[in-house]
Amino acid sequence: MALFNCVMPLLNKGVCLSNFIKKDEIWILKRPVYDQQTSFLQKLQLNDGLDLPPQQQSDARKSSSPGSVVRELPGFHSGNSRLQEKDNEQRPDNISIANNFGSKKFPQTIIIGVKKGGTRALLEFLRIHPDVRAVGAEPHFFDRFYDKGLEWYRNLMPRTLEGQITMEKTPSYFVTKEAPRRLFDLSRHIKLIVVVRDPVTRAVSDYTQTLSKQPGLPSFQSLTFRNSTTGLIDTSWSAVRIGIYAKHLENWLQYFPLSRFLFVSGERLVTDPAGEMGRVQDFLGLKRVVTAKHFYFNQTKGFPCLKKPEGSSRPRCLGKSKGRPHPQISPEVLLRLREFYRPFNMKFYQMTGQDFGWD
Ligand SMILES: Nc1ncnc2c1ncn2[C@@H]1O[C@H](COP(=O)(O)OS(=O)(=O)O)[C@@H](OP(=O)(O)O)[C@H]1O
Repeated sequence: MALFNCVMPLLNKGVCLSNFIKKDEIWILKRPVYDQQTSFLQKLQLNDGLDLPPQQQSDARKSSSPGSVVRELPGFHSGNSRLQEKDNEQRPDNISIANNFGSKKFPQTIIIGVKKGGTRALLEFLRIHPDVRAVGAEPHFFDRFYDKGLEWYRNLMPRTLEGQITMEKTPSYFVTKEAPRRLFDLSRHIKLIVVVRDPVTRAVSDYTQTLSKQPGLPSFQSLTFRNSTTGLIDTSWSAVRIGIYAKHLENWLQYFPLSRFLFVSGERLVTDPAGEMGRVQDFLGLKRVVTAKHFYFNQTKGFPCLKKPEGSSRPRCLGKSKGRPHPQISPEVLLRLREFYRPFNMKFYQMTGQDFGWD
């Protein structure tokens, strides 16, 4: 029903339910309909952040209505969903016409991680750049949908003209064992971007997201420790495991040299978005188009947002699921986790040649 509601306002723009296929009780957008940078539909996330063990994921899918994948507009919002809908309804028709130009190419760069690092903010900031064209939803090709084949994947991509970069983001790639080899098989020249964030805060952020979907979730503390008496950390808990960046990076370095990676500081993306965007644009060989003049700090949101672009009626902040308030966690638990991560962080700094200042 939610899906139906979401699509209805767009029906008069030629968008219909036949653009979706149903797989494992999940509705998936068959192929891009409108311009990837602006389309409402392509901003539907496919299971974004559904961080449950496989069995629970499939349970969650079974118990959810088809429309439940329409979790959020992962792009920006003005704080007024009606405005958002109206804005999309009024999208000029020339956008869909323009989309017929160019061709669909495999991405030349992918934001491969990390979950809750700030990957959405980075992608949305990059999409302001006229030479960047990106898929709004997370394709999850190299982890979940690899058996669909490369043509399926390429078809998800927006059309690009000569000189434009095609990109996507799927943060779970960074921790997927098979992903480096699969990406290498596609292109050994691909540029890989990893947004990293203090693994302790990242774990809390990850937990906060799961809690928002499962209110009965056990406490952060009880999930963190395998044994509360010995203080042994449960590294099988994904919220903990994802933050062992050095281990995951080792897996990637078996296929790609370090020069193929850019590590973006999730913290600096918040405190100095323009500075971090400068590094990203340099890495991608792009002109520095996205600069300080595009950002302002929104006091209410507590994060940088995009100033209202030329010709648009509103400034844009990320949606409600980005920048959630975190629950209070006992300082002892956080300290113990910090101790746990320290050696892995040091190793990661050494491997990347960058000190992220988490200790
Ligand atoms: N500009 C801006 N606005 C809002 N939020 C921002 C921004 N920049 C970075 N962040 C941080 O991004 C965190 C979510 O990370 P991701 O987008 O990688 O999450 S996800 O893996 O795609 O679910 C999100 O984590 P939480 O604060 O825990 O919600 C934010 O801290």
